[in-house]
Parts: sequence; structure tokens; C-alpha cells
Amino acid sequence: MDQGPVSPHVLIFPFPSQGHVNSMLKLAELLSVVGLHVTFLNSDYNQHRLFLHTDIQTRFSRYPGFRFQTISDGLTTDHPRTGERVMDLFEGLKATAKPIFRELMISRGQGSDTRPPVSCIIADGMMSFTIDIANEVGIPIISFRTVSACSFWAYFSALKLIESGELPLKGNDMDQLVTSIPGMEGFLRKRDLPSLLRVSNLDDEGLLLVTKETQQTPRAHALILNTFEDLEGPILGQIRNHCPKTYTIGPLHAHLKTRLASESTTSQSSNSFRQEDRSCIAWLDHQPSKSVIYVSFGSMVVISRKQLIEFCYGLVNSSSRFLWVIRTDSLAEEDGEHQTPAELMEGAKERSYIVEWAPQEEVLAHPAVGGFLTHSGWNSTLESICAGVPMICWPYFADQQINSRFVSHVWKLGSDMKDTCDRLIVEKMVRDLMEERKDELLETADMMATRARKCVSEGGSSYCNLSSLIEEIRLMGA
Ligand SMILES: O=c1ccn([C@@H]2O[C@H](COP(=O)(O)OP(=O)(O)O[C@H]3O[C@H](CO)[C@@H](O)[C@H](O)[C@H]3O)[C@@H](O)[C@H]2O)c(=O)[nH]1
Ligand SMILES: C[C@H]1CC[C@@H]2C(C(=O)O)=CO[C@@H](O)[C@@H]21
Repeated sequence: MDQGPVSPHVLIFPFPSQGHVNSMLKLAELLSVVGLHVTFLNSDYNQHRLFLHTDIQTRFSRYPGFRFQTISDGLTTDHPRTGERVMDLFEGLKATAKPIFRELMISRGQGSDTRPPVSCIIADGMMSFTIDIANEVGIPIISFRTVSACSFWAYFSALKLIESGELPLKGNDMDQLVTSIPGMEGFLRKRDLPSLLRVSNLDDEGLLLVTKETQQTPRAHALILNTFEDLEGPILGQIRNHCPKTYTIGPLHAHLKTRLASESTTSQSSNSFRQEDRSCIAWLDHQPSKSVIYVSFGSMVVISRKQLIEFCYGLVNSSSRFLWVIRTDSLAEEDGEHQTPAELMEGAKERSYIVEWAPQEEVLAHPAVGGFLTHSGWNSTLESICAGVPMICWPYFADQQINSRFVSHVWKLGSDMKDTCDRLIVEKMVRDLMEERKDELLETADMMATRARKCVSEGGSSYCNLSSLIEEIRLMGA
């Protein structure tokens, strides 16, 4: 019997951490809006937190083709999954999630599901075991890398860095230029390499992991990047020499907002694994325009007490107003009695506000916010760009070191204080951003924000690329 065209069903499988789930959930919703069947494969651990702290189930209940499904990430519930310990997830996933995922794909995600079988997988590019399994069972797979194109390209060029002798790093001059990443020869210094490439030993586990994972990307049917052509065009040109089907569909949070607005649907879409403290919005409502610097280091950064104190003094001495996100699990455990951050900032009580987790997109879009002291995670960077907010970058690990170089040197959207953490530098950088260079930086940031919005509007590059991607997915299901 002729069954007619099979309806496409996409299974989306993110690397199980906040920064990755955020953007992949936005894509899941964009695909659901156009009526595709979508299964979002979340880790049990993250699903629990997401359901606890958001209204996501209600939000997604409007899409009849959408389902969440869960899988173990292989770690115990008391594992911190922050700082360097996030790397444990790779072992956990390989040992535990991989065999379960294989079984799931052999049955094409069906089980008791009445929806059509999975016809396309979109999986995080840092989990290349999904490419092995997809190719083994014959389901087309698309890699989604949740980082910037510039960091992806640096990882992709790791073998060139090794061949040319630039890796492993030798000597102490971190300001020396790196010459073997095509397109970045004139400005990328050793210190700007992603931390996983900033190594003095070729046996380094992080280097081996990220190089191996990134080298697998061309084996996937296509590559999705959460970026836009006007921002990373030249680097995307380099990537397309190796991955010709590279879809740039970002910034995804803005893209989703545009598409939902055109459907006259609400655009509130928190994907937080923590409770957002909305009291900071009321506090911002009482601050003058562009007077507040927002400080947040994302979901994974862990800082020492010494670093916390340097930031405290730097911010207090800058005389600026500030809103600071301090996650309880972001302070490294150290012995002894310590003053709390609130006690340390007593001198700036009237002009500061601390929360454990903020509604960040809304904070950055608030008229009172005029700057962002960030760790340069890619979502934070894109959210700041879309909101037209200049940045001070304090990169911690992974892609953040190269993102901050592009923010400061290439896009001229702020300054970079990588590899330093000193109260005088913090104070100077905040004064520069919020006073001396304020007008110039706001103007550049505003220009880039306009371009970002254009890209996700009808006829824009990301808008058109998403339509082509959807078309391609539909053909896979036919
Ligand atoms: O109080 C807060 C702080 C953060 N966020 C959100 O949390 C996300 C954080 O993502 P990101 O800025 O990318 O940082 P990480 O959480 O550190 O993300 C990891 O994943 C990113 C995407 O792969 C990488 O770029 C980072 O380096 C990596 O650490 C953003 O969407 C923020 O809006 C909030 O909603 N409230
Ligand atoms: C745990 C980190 C290793 C690399 C991952 C990553 C990426 O390059 O995709 C970015 O930041 C981190 O979330 C991941």
C-alpha cells in the first residue's frame, strides 16, 4: 500500500549543559513552529531542572508534534558538572548514553510513539558518537556546534597548528601571533587560542578530545552554526571549504523571537536550569538609562575567593552601578570563614544588586543596562550583540578565549581582560566602557545589533538559511 510522503521527524540531541541546551531548544521550537515532528533528547538531570524552573511544558504543549525524551548523562546527581569537571560528561555520555542512543535509533525512536519514525538527527557536534550511530543505522545526521564559527575554525585547524609546530606552545610569549589558522594570521595571539588548544603537551586530553570531535564534522550531512553571516562571514568562507553545507541560522534566540512574533505568539522563552530572580528587573527599572554594568559568567565558571575579591573591589571602586549574578556553585570551595559577596560590597549597597540567576536576555535588553562584564560564552556574546550592549570580556575556558579576541579586536564591541584579574584593571575597564569610550562603543554595538536583527528578519541571511534547512529536512523525510 502506498503510504504517501512520510512526515519528517527530527530528533535533537544536545550536549547536556545549559549553554548547549539553550540554543538547541530554540532550534527545536523553530522547527516545531513550522509543523515538523520534533523529539528533544534531554539528559534526565537537565530535564528535571528545566521542568522545575520554567514553564516549558506548557509552552511546548502548543506543538502537537513535539516531545521531550530523556537519557542518562552517565554522572551521579551530586556531580557538580561545572568548571573543569564538565569534561567528565564526555566519558559519562560515551559509557552510558551511547548504547541507549544506539538502541533508540535502531527502533527509530518509535517504541510506543504514534508519530512517524525519526527521519533526521540534529546532534551536538561535540558528540561524534552520534555520527557513527546515525551512519550505521542509515539516518541522516546534521551536526550542530553551539560555539562561534571562529572557535570552530580554530579547533578545525588544530592539525595545521601541530604540523606547523605552533602547537604544543613553546616559550612564555603569549602575545606572539599564531600564523597557521587561515583568516586569523594578523591578529590572533597564542593567548587568544581556545583554552583547549592553549597546551604545552600534545597528549593533553582536552586537545585530543576537541580535535577528534571537530575533525568528524564533515562526516555529517551538514553543519548548523548559531551565528550570522554579517558577523563571521570571512571565517565561514574558510569553514565552507571543508563543510560546504554550513547553515548559519543565528542568533537563534532573536530568530525565535522574530518568528514567534510573526505568528502572534508570546516570545517569553526561558530555558533556565535555575530559578530566575526577577527582582533584578524591578531594581533595573529604577536605574538611569545605560548606567548599569551587568556582570555574569554563565553557567559553568568557577572562581576563586581571590578572584571574587578582585572583582568586588574593581566594581565598587569604578563608581558604576552594577547587577551581578553570583551562582552559589560558582565559588571554589576553600577553607575558612569568609565574608559574603554582599558584605564585601557593603560600600556600594545603594548602587549594586546581586542575584543567583537572572533572566539574562531580558536584563541585557533593559534600557538601564549599558555594559556587560562577561566570560564570553557564545550565548552571552550573541545576546549582548543583539541587545547592542558593549562587553568587557573575562574568558574562563574553551571557546571563550577566542570569542573575546573577536569581540574586542575584530568586531570592536568592547575590551578583553583575559589572563588578568586585578582590581585596578577591572576598575579601569569598567570606567572606560561606562564613561570614556561609552558613546563610541554604543554606536558600534548598535550597528551590529541592527545587522543581527536584519539577519533574522524576513529575507535576511539566517532567515533564508533556516528556510533552506527546513526544506532539506523535509526532503529527508520524503
Ligand atoms: O543569570 C544568568 C546567567 C546566564 N543565563 C543564560 O545562560 C546561558 C549561558 O550560556 P553561555 O553564555 O554560552 O555560557 P556557558 O553557560 O558557560 O556555556 C557553555 O556553552 C557555550 C555554548 O557552547 C560555550 O560558548 C561556553 O563557552 C560554554 O561554557 C545564556 O543563554 C544566558 O542567557 C541566564 O539566563 N541567567
Ligand atoms: C565542555 C566544553 C568543551 C568544548 C565544548 C564547547 C564546544 O566547543 O562545543 C564549548 O564549551 C563547552 O560547553 C564545551
